[in-house]
Amino acid sequence: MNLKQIAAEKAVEWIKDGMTIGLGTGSTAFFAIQKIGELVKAGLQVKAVPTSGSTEQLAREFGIPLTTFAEAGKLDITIDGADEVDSQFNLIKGGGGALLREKIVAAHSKTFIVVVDESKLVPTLGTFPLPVEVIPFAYEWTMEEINERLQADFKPRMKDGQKFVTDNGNYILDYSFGTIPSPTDVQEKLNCLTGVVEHGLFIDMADIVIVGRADGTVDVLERS
Ligand SMILES: O=C[C@H](O)[C@H](O)[C@H](O)COP(=O)(O)O
Repeated sequence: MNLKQIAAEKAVEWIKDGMTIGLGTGSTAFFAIQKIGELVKAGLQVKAVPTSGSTEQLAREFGIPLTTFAEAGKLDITIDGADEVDSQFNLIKGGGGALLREKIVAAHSKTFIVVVDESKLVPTLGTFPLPVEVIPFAYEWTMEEINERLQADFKPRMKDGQKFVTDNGNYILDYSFGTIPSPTDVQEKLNCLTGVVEHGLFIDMADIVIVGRADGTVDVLERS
């Protein structure tokens, strides 16, 4: 079986009747959404908040009832993928551009479960470029300020020859660090910059990391 699928389907075991859940975005979260859809068809009662337009569409296709934050309050569980996971459960997310809504949903969840195949586990974050979401207005100035602070190479994210635009109408700059020895340091540098909406560092957010291994087993790692 696909490693992403075994991790994602394991995570779905945490979902119980009556829960409100956050649905992540990406090729790993897909398998969780698909499985939840099957369980809903079989009678599971849940309501979900999607983290992107594409996930909302999938949830509708799979017949998962949707709700809003206003209605739901705090979510019971969110299941989402990641681009990198370090040994402290810190993450880089946003390879698919959904980092802002993903971070909001994860931050308002009692339990945040991250599902990955083992290739996503890294000793230190930073091989995967760090996505930084910026407001399009005067983004050149924002970019200059970020560059001054981060001193790392970056590329504006493109799609079909145009700047990639997120679900929130913003741009993404992908920063290549190679290695991020102190994710909190980078987070602090980015958090107070006007024009930066959000970044893909998810620090101290994941409660459980579920890893699909090449030998077909699944590891459930819980934050101590
Ligand atoms: O913006 C996208 C998300 O952060 C994804 O969860 C992340 O990129 C991992 O995606 P995938 O499971 O497709 O590797």
